[in-house]
Amino acid sequence: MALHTLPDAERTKRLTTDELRSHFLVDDLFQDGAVTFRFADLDRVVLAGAVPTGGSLDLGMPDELAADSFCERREVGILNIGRAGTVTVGDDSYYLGNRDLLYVGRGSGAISFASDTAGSPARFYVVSYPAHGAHPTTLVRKADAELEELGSAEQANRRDLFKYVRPGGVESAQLVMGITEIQEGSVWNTMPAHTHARRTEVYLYFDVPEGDVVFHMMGEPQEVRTVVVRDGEAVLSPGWSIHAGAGTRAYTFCWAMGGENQDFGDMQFVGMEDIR
Ligand SMILES: O=C(O)C(=O)C[C@H](O)C(=O)CO
Ligand SMILES: [Zn+2]
Repeated sequence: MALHTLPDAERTKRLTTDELRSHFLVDDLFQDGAVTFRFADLDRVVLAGAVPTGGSLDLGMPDELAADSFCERREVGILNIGRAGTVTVGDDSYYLGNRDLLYVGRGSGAISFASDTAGSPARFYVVSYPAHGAHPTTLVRKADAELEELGSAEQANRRDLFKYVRPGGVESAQLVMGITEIQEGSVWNTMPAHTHARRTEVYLYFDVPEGDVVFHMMGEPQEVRTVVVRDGEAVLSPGWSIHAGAGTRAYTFCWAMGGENQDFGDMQFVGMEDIR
């Protein structure tokens, strides 16, 4: 499993484009017919992509976790960003359409993935954090996620946030997870930008059309750097880093957070007069 060790804010100021990308960008999660793991020293997040193009795929148990089963000490969010498919947890199977999410609680059984149609596969995005408590495994359909509408056409940042795993909704030990859909004609996410002193975040960009890119902005608010991101690529965001982006057209992304609290509103806004 590839381990992403992240530089601190001071070192990040001096990175070349390739160095910045190798530390903060995860660009190879979704590989046909495979489960691909990436491990980061960012609140101990484990990411995986599972694309079942033949038979079903087992999540398995990476040696790095030194556990008997994946969920022995962990909880998992699984978002389907592809066509319909099934996730099996222990003896129970859950059918996930596009943009449905399965929360899997600590202590759950083995996880496996299957596509409805191998030729048009499901693409399962897996985010896992350590869990010091157990919460029930729950399927959240996109239609049942809490919707928050943000932005305006004038600011080219009209977007819909769908909150799937959150306090008061599907409860978890530390994971908070959802998606943001940028509306047609808008391009910006999370601008004005913010940081989270008490949490870290992972952004996975998807449904970015071929030939288009998102300019993801990261770094300390006065030291902004850009990482060019394409479809199915994720960016790791430490607590000192903003996380925002502008696409060459509308796109969607999944945000997932772990850390000291689950308070969605616990963020430090960066004034437009202060960002540089
Ligand atoms: O577009 C946005 O704004 C977001 O999606 C913000 C993310 O949800 C986020 O950064 C949550 O902390
Ligand atoms: Zn954030």
